[in-house]
Amino acid sequence: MNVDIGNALSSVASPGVSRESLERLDEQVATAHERIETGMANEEHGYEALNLPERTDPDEIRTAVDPVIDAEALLTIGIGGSSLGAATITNALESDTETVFLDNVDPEWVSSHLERLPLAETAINVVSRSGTTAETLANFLVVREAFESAGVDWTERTIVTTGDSGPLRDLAERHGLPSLLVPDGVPGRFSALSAVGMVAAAVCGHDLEALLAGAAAERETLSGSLFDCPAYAYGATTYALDQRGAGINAIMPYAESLETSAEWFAQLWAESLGKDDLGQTPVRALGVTDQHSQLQLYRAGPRDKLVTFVTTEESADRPIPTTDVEDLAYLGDATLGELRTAEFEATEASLAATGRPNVRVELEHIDEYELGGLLYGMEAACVLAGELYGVNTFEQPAVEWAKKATRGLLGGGDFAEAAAVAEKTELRVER
Ligand SMILES: O=P(O)(O)OC[C@H]1O[C@H](O)[C@H](O)[C@@H](O)[C@@H]1O
Repeated sequence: MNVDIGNALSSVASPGVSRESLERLDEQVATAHERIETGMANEEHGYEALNLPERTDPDEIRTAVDPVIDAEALLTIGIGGSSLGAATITNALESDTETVFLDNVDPEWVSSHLERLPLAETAINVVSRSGTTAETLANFLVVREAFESAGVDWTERTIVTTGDSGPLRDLAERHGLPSLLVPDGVPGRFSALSAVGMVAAAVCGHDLEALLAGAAAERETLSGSLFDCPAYAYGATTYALDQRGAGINAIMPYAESLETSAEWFAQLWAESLGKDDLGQTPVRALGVTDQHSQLQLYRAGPRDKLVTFVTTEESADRPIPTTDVEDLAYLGDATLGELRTAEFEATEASLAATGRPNVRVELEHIDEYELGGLLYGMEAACVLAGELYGVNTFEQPAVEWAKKATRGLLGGGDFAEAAAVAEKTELRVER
């Protein structure tokens, strides 16, 4: 990926960063880079994720999915880091295999998929790093039962990706299911380039080697200066903007197929950096659609935001038919792609004209190689930002609290602390 931070510089943006302040920040970037390289070399928790381009074995993943490679549909059951990386990849690329991601535990929605899908031709991809996540295990139990009710042997159609111990690992062993390991030292939101994200890609027939090659090329750019490394340029600039008041980062890909990448990014940014009263709030948007719903705020609301555009060159395009309606003549001879590009450029310029910082992340096109680069680049940017904030990028204790409370509510553990808070804060207004 390439990164253009020109519209974040203080000569054009407020809040903005000056080139001089970025040069000063570059000393911290060099120190952070050394820390990151040490963490990678020592295979430390979290930093190990940046070694995935060399560690992930595409053959192992292809062997595991081989029994279901002809599936018409793939049902991935996982949540957060165990779903969004895979969804980012498969939603961005075309495939004959239909992909469905069961992350939410919405009974109507889950049932609607189970009633609609051809279960005998559907593969199940269960993913949970911990192997204990309530939503994932509950959805899996429901799916299993639906397969059994339809007379389909789910054990013939299921692949499990999880840690080396835990309930999901036990279940995989008990039923002799093909299983893959979530690599040690790789937190879920950094695991897209492992089996966690790539099983779905393999079933859909995507080029795993190209995904890893794109990531490896991004890894090659990591260096001690933000001026030489797109990922660090992004991480350092977003951090510097936050220090100057841009506490919100609206990420806005300009391609329908990249919409999920904004969801993936939101988890990466929120869970990694949101701690110790620090962090930057990610907001998901989609170009051009959200120009017509959020741009007003971005251009004229509080100066507490930056907008991250993710752009790509056109691949397939479609001409806009000419018409004899005079007011529409300007569309004649244009294509949908040209219209989208014009809308993007106009939006970028409209933010710049009112001094609203924005950053452009550019992909050459949407394919495995570029996606691998985007996933790796944003992860490296996030690790760098975490070093600059001085937070522990790789933990998420605040989420664990709610997980325990959920278990407690279902009678699966100690809920006393959460119950006491819920009791104290209850304030109902009834009709
Ligand atoms: O992969 P799992 O262990 O099932 O975890 C799934 C998700 O659970 C939690 O919500 C964590 O905060 C996320 O970081 C994680 O991605």
